[in-house]
Amino acid sequence: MLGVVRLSASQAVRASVPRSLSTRLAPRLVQWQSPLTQSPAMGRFLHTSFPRLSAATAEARAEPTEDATSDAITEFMDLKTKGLIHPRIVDNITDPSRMGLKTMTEVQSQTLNEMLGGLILAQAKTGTGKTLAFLLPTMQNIINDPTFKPVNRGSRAPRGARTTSASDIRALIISPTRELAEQIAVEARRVAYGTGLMVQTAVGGTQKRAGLKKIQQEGCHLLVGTPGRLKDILSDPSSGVSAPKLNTLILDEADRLLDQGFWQELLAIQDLLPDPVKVDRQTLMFSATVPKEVMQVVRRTMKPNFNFVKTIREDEAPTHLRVPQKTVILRGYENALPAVLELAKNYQAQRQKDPEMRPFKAIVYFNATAEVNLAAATFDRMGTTANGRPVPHPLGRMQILEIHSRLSQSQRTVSANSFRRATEGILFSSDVTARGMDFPEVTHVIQVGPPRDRETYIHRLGRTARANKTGEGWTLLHGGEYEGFDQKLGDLPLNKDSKSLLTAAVDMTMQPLQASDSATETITQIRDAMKHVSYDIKRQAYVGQLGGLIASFKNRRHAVQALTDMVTHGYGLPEPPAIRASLARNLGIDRYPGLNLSQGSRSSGRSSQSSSSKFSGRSSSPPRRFAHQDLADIFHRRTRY
Ligand SMILES: Nc1ncnc2c1ncn2[C@@H]1O[C@H](COP(=O)(O)OP(=O)(O)OP(=O)(O)O)[C@@H](O)[C@H]1O
Repeated sequence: MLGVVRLSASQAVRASVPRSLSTRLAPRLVQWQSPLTQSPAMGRFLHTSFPRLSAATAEARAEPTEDATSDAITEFMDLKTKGLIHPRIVDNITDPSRMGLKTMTEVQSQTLNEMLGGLILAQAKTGTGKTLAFLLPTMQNIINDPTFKPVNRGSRAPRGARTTSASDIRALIISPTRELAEQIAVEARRVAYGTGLMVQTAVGGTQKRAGLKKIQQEGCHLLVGTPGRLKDILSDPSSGVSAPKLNTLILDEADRLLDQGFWQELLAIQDLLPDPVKVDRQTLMFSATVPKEVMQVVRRTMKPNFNFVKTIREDEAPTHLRVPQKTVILRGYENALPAVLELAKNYQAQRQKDPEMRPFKAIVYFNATAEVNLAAATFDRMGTTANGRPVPHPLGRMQILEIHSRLSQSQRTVSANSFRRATEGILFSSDVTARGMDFPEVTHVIQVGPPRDRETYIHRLGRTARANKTGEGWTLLHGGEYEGFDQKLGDLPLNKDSKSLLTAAVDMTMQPLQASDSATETITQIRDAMKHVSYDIKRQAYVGQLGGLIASFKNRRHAVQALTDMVTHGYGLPEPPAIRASLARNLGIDRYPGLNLSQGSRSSGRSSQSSSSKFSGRSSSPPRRFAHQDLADIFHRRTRY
């Protein structure tokens, strides 16, 4: 069984789109029923946000049936020859010098049909072209609208005809992250090129005034943005940006947008949009993951002809089952970076023997932003001496990049673009890139520590093996975290691997190391680089991991010990950075040995006086006294990427 899951027999095909499209693209349909359960908060959101969807609904209950058509259109070019999609859009997609695509993916073909009947939710594997799946029909709907006025950028066009206005927005695409919003806008502009359809962005972290000016000057038909900035711009009466003719609202990574962090903004945006009872609108939600709770809410609040397009066939393995995945148990957290380095070196060595292999291009995910920063700094420092002189890097000319919320938006954009272009590289990342980001040719996704939930694991893994390419997934865990990890993800095809990475099992608390020459060399390379990483980065990485590690270990005493080993035998500090006793009490760890507790509102800075490197006696950068921000650091991983 596969397919489009339909919850109603009724299907209102929109008048603006040729009916033939609906029939020619019709996929196999399955009617479906499942028990409705309560989820009041999310239900309220959808109910308030999308009143026309709230007539949910006994009609949605039907016995499963199948209905197949074999003449579905699958080639982009046929959309042009049959006059279904604007010829310029099809040319942009198929032209080898532009996007160069030929055959539609399943989600694209199905969405084209189903959107016409009021599709609300589409689920398809990561990397299967969902972006184009929602852009194509959205743009065609805009173009089909008789009131649509294309922007004429030609130099001979009369001045008045060259722009549309900032209040002409027909479609709004909301994305949970800035990078994803930018990526969608880039793809939208490529698809719309030459059609006169104006695409604009409203993305947090960029200059609001400059962005606004661009929208005001050039006008806008399709606005892509992040929830906060969209709310900001749409609620500013002086901006002139509005959407009285909005006909399409798209939530990309819908399950993430519908989780609690974004509710306030989504509700506020909803209030700024026209009443969907008066201005007919489609609401589309796309994601590779649709957790039960989201499905229940959508189902409970949908309109009668709600459709659920699910292109994950039961006889076909989704990406997260198809990609080979290995779990490596680390002897301690201090082993994590040596293991990442060894993995990269091993791959490079294999590639020397087999030049057919693609260059190593990996994303390494951590749960705390400060860990990302520490890992990137360490790998970066392997390419320089203590006084900053370049030396050969153990990984050669590989690009080392980082991306997370502590960077400015322009730094984040540079990192994302550099990694997109890199042939060989490592991107150390927080979950800011976990969803939707389309970096070409990623060979490895490495997750250090357990991801916060199953969806996060699947989306992170989905950064590799995209568009039918191959890839591999690795998860590096401390033994104390394995039980919780296994409970969350045990049903996925994760193979424990205790052989590939020698450094993972080395007891780094021993002096001297008892390890093979190659493992000793790799650990030493990390330790040497670590000596040049500032104390402050190490302190933040330690504090940033406290809350998360304590939550993911079954035994808190073991978690404290693991962190102590990590800072002393991995970071090379003589003792853990100080934390306030009150903080330790709040975390329920104050009675365990290994912590460096300070009293009062400011820490004693005991570590400050003794921060010389344990490995060499050489000092990391001078520490600063600190007492502030510990809680913020700890919860950073939960509140921001
Ligand atoms: N019909 C197609 N044929 C070949 N490649 C395609 C096709 N459609 C899209 N692609 C390419 O597939 C890649 C993944 O597309 P996209 O980013 O839209 O995937 P996605 O399903 O949104 O993934 P995610 O679930 O991670 O958000 C892109 O590089 C895109 O250009």
